[in-house]
Amino acid sequence: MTDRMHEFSDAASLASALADEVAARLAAALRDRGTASIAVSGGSTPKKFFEALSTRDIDWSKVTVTLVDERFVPADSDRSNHRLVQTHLLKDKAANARFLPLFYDVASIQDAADKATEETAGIDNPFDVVILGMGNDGHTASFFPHGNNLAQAIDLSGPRGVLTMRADGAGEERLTFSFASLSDARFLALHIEGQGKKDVLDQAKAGSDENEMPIRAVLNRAATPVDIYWAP
Ligand SMILES: O=C1O[C@H](COP(=O)(O)O)[C@@H](O)[C@H](O)[C@H]1O
Repeated sequence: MTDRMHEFSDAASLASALADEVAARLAAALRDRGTASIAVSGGSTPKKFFEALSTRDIDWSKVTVTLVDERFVPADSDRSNHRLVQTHLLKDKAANARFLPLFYDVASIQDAADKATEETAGIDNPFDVVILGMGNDGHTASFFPHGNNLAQAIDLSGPRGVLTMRADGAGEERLTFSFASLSDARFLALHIEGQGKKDVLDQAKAGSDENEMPIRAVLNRAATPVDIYWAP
């Protein structure tokens, strides 16, 4: 699978260019189908991109925003991806977007995954836009190296929906969309920053063991060629 590399001189230029591209994709979806969908990642990288995207002038009231993955923590936790999106994306022009979380305060993480699957099932397939991140360990979404549900999560013949994940490197237990849900997005981007992440990407491209570096599943098997956005 070929990927396309987009390199920028700094994080602000990347954020602006990625926000322009995503806004154009969402606007095209609104024009063609009347609604649009985007699944975004959490972590520390996307803040500037979220801030830029929140200012783009599209009809956000018809856009559904959800998360690629989430920690099993409530929305008021510092570790919550929901909180990150609420603070940095769902404001300004994007304040009216419909947000569907993955975390639910229910009896077990499996119940939360089932509820998230049910609540997001109404989003048209495929997603219009999916923005992935990548950790220094080669995880993406919550496809963690040697995660307890990794095989199921990255099985492209598996169902769309949300799974649970537990892994040594993950901290909290996780909720994650399956690869089958993300792989065929109309626009599939990987947003990474810093020389360290570029080195991790090069390492991923040089090998094939997906248990060791699950990002390889995206680079090698995603139905949509991945657009990689990188800045130092
Ligand atoms: O745990 C997570 O980490 C990755 C990468 O995060 P970053 O802090 O290195 O940018 C992120 O893509 C994922 O959504 C998040 O849950």
